[in-house]
Amino acid sequence: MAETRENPSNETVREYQEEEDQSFEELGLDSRLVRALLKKAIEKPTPIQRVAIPLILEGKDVVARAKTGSGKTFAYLLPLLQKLFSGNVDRKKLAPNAFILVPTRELCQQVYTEVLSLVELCRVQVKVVQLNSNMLANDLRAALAGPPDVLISTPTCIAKCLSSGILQAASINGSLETLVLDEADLLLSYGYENDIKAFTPHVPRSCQCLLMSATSSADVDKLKKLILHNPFILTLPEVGNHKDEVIPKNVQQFWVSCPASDKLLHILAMLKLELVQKKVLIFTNTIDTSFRLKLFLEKFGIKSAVLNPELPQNSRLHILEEFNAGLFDYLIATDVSQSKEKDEAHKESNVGSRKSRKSARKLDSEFGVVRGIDFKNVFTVINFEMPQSVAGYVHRIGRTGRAYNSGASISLVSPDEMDTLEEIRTFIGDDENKSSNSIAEFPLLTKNAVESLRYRAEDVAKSVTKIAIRESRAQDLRNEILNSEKLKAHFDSNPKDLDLLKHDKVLSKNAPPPHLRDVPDYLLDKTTKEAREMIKLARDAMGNNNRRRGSKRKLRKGGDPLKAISAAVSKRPYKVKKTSDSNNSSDRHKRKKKAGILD
Ligand SMILES: Nc1ncnc2c1ncn2[C@@H]1O[C@H](COP(=O)(O)OP(=O)(O)OP(=O)(O)O)[C@@H](O)[C@H]1O
Repeated sequence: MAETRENPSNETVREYQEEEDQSFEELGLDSRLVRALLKKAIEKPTPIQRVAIPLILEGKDVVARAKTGSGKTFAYLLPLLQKLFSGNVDRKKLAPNAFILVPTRELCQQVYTEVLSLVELCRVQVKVVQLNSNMLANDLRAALAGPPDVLISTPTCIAKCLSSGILQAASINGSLETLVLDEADLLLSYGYENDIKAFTPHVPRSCQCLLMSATSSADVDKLKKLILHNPFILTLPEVGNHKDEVIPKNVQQFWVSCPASDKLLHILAMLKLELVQKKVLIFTNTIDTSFRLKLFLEKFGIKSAVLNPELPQNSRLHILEEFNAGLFDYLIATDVSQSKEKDEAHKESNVGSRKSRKSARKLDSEFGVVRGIDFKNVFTVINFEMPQSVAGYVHRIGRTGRAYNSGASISLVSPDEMDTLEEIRTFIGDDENKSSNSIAEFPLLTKNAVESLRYRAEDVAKSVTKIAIRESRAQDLRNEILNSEKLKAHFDSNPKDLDLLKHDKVLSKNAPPPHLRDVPDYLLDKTTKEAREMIKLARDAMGNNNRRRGSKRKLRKGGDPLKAISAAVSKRPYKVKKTSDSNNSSDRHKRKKKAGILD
């Protein structure tokens, strides 16, 4: 049962339980929506959906805080659509009935696709549009003509429409019935504060406001105060003295200790010796590191695609689609959300100068691959470099273990990243007495396995020079700009075709030599062979498909070899090894420079 109480600010807080059985019908959901969900193989609501949907249907303002991958999108979309289906909406309106504000273009596209698919499956007339800041005034005007029922956009684009008169403040005031702020913890940190402030005075008091977030922060509180009226706060109950468990239980978290200069070697060993399960999403903190990694892996015959904010939007969306469709197994994503590159992008977008428009390396300030993106069937997330904040970690890890799937994360931690690891451990409540939510040492990678590849890895790493990185980054950008144009033309007539262009092309000038492509058997020790076999078994058990519901039924804890190992490992007391090295900042700096991996 959900428990309701008041907090010191007189807000109604509703705590909900993880395990409860209730159907979508019992939540009061329209039968057309229930049928549409069934067609998508979604049978039963997730905990956040169970508690949020009835409240939203009642018209309450809601702040929903729930783990990554817990189904927050349907938690607000389903009741929002039901409201529109009901026929009680004002058809003479001058602006959309519902606004969904999201922090990134990738999310705009994702939410847009999700709404369209529901509307199509329900066979109802609901007009949905998405806007982005690159659209010309005429296109924006055309998109808003009608007007549509649902508008999905980043806040910047709404502010732009308001300031240029494409959207009238009075029309919003007379029409807006539902406002959703998705990934609310990010909206302010993406620099949208002024855009949101320009828009909120026009939100009518009668408008129902919904705020969705995976992590809580001062920014979420700020938004809550700015926009919501006496909201229901939905949250998981606190577990003992611990904070809410923010990481889904079905994600096994691991770490590997290694010097920064050995990270390439370690990731090579994990991927080449097949010690991790595919698909694999690898996070780096800078675009150059992503290309260094791609080039390095390429030399060993491991093909990967790179996703970063300097690529054109069409290419980025296509890369995501291809990866989701399973066209390639390794995606290296640059998470610039807290890096210098992100700040640069914001400066450029805010200044909007001619210089920035001309800049060959313009980064998109509305890019975001970490938050909210629903990567399909990613089993393993690797932090090649640690994120710079706990929230960054939570969101990265949340790209696996979505809904009822299982997954694993592996963080490569250098001595100067140990503080971050410790901070994360404290936050997630990792201690010796808890078996869930702990970060264990990755048990499948032995020292022998790593050392067997050292000679080759170091040799190849030397060949991935700064010049080679610069050239391939430029080459990739050129390819993708070309792709982007072809993509646009092609998708206008074939919106569903995914096979046109491949994004995991080899960038090195020379093909990888055979002796690097294949790992000879004599190099593998017994433990590594066993570990590799175990991963293969796990993959076969899941039909390499990590199916949404099937995985839960077929793969009970004992049946998943990786889980079995990690269960054994997590019972061991975990200690963060703090080397004297890791405390010495000048050493740290030297190491970083020497490795050339970290900025
Ligand atoms: N009731 C359900 N049963 C099974 N799968 C579901 C259900 N609801 C949503 N899903 C699926 O779960 C996945 C994650 O959902 P969603 O993207 O809404 O998560 P989220 O909570 O918004 O995550 P994040 O915080 O990372 O944005 C999606 O693929 C979605 O289709």
